[in-house]
Amino acid sequence: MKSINSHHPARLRRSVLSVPAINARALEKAHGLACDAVIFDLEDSVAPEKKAEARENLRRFFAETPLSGREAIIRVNGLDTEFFAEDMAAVIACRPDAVLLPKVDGPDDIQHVADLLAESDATESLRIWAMIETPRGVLNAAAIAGSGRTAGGLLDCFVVGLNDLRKETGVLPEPGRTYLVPFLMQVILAARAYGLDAIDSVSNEFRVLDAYETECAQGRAMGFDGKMLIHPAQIDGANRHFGFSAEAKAEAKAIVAAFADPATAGLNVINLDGHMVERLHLDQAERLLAKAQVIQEREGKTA
Ligand SMILES: CC(C)(COP(=O)(O)OP(=O)(O)OC[C@H]1O[C@@H](n2cnc3c(N)ncnc32)[C@H](O)[C@@H]1OP(=O)(O)O)[C@@H](O)C(=O)NCCC(=O)NCCSC(=O)C[C@H](O)C(=O)O
Ligand SMILES: [Mg+2]
Repeated sequence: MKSINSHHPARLRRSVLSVPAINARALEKAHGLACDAVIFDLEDSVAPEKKAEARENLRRFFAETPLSGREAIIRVNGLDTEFFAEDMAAVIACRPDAVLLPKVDGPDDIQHVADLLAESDATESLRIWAMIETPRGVLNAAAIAGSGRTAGGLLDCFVVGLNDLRKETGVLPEPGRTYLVPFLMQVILAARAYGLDAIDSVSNEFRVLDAYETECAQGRAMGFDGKMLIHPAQIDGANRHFGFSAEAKAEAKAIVAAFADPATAGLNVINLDGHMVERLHLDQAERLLAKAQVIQEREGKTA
């Protein structure tokens, strides 16, 4: 089984922006934004009578002006909706990096989509992301995460959807997300147990960003890899909070240097300036520096 450290360690998912597939202006803007990944949404942001037009927009976008250097994900409508079959046909035609399934309730949903992808020969590069945003999804998070192994290893990432989860549970939207934290931690634990990434929920605030920044910091402290976003104004905060400070990078470099010193050969635990450091910290430091390197390369390119 993949361990947390062997799971594509340098893939960046700090800022995962949702772009409504019906919004031509937003689709065009996606090219110039500094987010790490884009979710092209066919679900909640597209009215039922506009679904066909939105799919057509995506077919054109992916054929003519595909996103470069960032992950592209298409969010389809739910498996039990009248839109799902045509959405999947569009996904298979567009060949994004991943398909995002909303409202995943259990492992069968993942298996069903893995089978569809296998039938269409789209499994070579196309991965599955799952939104955990229903009470059953949270309760079954470990089984869903584990199902990635039987579904050809295609399951790659969880994204939490707190708007739906609040709606279904009755938990109120309050600062600190007090009563939602147990659900969130369950999702992260399940993801980590099976080597998946985990993306924190959208925050609906995009004008006054104080509360949003606090939520980013909380999500990072909980262990999320990044945050799903709804507006370009949220990108900078996510990139900062889910990136690495100069201090964190310096500390990681010091750990790598300490274990590279011949004097530590054969040692599993050392004293680094009064802190106990073990080889597991070396793994963490190497992972951090690999991601930091990808960030530097990306920022160098966009600067
Ligand atoms: C929330 C919005 C409807 C706000 O739109 P608007 O009023 O147009 O915002 P601004 O005028 O401030 O926009 C400024 C410029 O930025 C562009 N823009 C805005 N949003 C996006 C975007 N998401 N991607 C790309 N570009 C964007 C505007 O076009 C303006 O450009 P310019 O013309 O050059 O000035 C809107 O932001 C929006 O629709 N956001 C996305 C909504 C969405 O995707 N919803 C689905 C995801 S949420 C979710 O999944 C919840 C989850 O399921 C759960 O259960 O929790
Ligand atoms: Mg939702």
